[in-house]
Amino acid sequence: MAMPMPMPMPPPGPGGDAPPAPVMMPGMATPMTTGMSFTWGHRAVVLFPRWPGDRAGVGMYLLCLLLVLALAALAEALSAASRRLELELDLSRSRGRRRRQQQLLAAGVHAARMGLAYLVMLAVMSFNAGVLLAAVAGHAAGFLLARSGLLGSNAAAPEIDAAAATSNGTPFLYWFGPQPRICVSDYDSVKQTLSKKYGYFVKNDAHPAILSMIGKGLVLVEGADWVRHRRVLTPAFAMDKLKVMTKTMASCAECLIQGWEDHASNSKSIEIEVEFSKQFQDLTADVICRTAFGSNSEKGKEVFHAQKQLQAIAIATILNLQLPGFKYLPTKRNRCKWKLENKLRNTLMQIIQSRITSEGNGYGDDLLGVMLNACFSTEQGEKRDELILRVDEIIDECKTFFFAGHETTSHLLTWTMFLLSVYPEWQDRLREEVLRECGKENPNADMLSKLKVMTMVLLETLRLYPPVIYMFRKPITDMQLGRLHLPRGTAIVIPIPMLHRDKEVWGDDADEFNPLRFANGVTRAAKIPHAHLGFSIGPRSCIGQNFAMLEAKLVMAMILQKFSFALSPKYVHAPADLITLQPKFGLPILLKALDA
Ligand code: HEM
Repeated sequence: MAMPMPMPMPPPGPGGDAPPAPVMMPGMATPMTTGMSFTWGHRAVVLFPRWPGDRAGVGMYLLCLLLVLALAALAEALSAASRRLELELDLSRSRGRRRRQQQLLAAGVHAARMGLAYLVMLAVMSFNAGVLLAAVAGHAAGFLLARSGLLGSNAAAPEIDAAAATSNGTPFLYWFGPQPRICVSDYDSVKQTLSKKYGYFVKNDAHPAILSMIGKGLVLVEGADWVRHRRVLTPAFAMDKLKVMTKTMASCAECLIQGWEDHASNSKSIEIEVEFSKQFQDLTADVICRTAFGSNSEKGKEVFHAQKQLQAIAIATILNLQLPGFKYLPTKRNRCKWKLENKLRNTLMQIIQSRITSEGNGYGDDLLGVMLNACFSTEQGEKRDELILRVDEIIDECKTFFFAGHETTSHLLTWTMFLLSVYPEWQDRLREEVLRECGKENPNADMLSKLKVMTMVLLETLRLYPPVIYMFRKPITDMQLGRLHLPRGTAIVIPIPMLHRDKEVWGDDADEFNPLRFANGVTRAAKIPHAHLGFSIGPRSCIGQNFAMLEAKLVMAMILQKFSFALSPKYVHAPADLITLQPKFGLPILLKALDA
């Protein structure tokens, strides 16, 4: 492309001055004026030789202005895209070829953006006032559409970071795209929101990507619906039911451990390297498949795979610009999402149907059975005329339990392995306790209830690395929260990891791993009784916390019975917010069989 040649054609000045004399700049073929002042009128040369020129008329000049406007708007859009790619790159766990592709794409978009910015600058150097105004308008329009969040953009990353957060618990406001959010990091406000005045605070509207993944189940329903759902589901987590589930959990863990033992015995080295983050996700998914869907666990695995892929889409799109109507376009990603949503729904429907038709003495003892029993039979065992939960509600609950049931527990296990690798003295202490209480046999629920040091270690892990990072709420009416006056609907964010490291509440060693702080129980570990928020507090606290603790204790006990372990030199410490708190590059661990 030819270099743009500024060719100002100024009218004579007010005093009737002659136009400034053109001079030749070194290396330039055409003259340039020394007086760099803007002129009005359609006779200009912009970017291309003799275009629009002084003979083409107003029509061509307007086309030229439109082009400049579009270039400037596109430069802004690319700037937003470039920021997003940078962010995705930062969050991405990919390595090798895939990472290089992402880096190349980010560099390409950045180069295109810079190219456009230079073109706009060169166009403005025509010193035509109309061109300048078109460029400014283009930048403004591009910013408004792509970067300001006018269209529901979430392009801006949440600006929650340690620097922004004040350690003294002062609330602060930040913008998540177009939405203002108040981050409250003092325990009084948290208690008001989650417990004392919980009825006035409801959950924030879930992002569509999250909704399609976990459904509108117990985590997201509100009001009378929430009471109805919670009443139906609570019996599934009674201690007697959980005790029965311990056997199923142990047999899932046995399969995994057997795999490591085989690997170790086939290996020439006394240590084997295992990536635990992925292995724990598979294990906890297997556990929830078998405990929630029992006999239909094979179909359950299909549900798990569809949900994992929907989660990957959610992670990739959660910060994306949400253009109105875009979700209805048959783009590759949208088509893939629709297919997965259908697959998820149809598979769950098949599981439910087969359970209903194969009814013998009730619908079974697993989670699905409990839901179906509550829905179809009265307390006297007779059939109900009207269902307590509709079939689409049962489907949504299945999605919720699949996700909530494995994703969080797997990260609790991962971070526990990490901390016990970093603190081998605690690993030894825990192994001693496990061998004392359970010997070498698979632990049962009664043995697990005696593992006090294990409970302390798990609670301390949940404090330092809570899998659920934020809780979101909004008031249903104008509310006073401490010194804050909150208009109805204001989004409130409760940052769990920040609160868990508050030195005023947890003491000067708040940043350190010290399980002993839980020696007298969870309510006496800090200066206030409700300081541990790992499972939340109040009526909407985690319904699956006993299930999760039982599973985590069992799996850790079974690993400690057989192996000692240490961090692999390949481990990179990068806890990342990938909807839950996860090690960005996984957890490679060196395992050594105890009897090797
Ligand atoms: C270490 C494991 C787990 C952690 C850290 C955890 C954490 C949490 C937290 C913080 C909440 C409150 C969320 C909010 O108010 O916004 C919650 C709610 C919930 N959790 Fe868990 N959870 C875990 C395991 C489980 C398991 C195993 C299940 C099911 C099998 C489960 C099912 C649920 C459900 C259904 C809710 C919503 C309760 C309601 O609103 O009534 N969670 N969980």
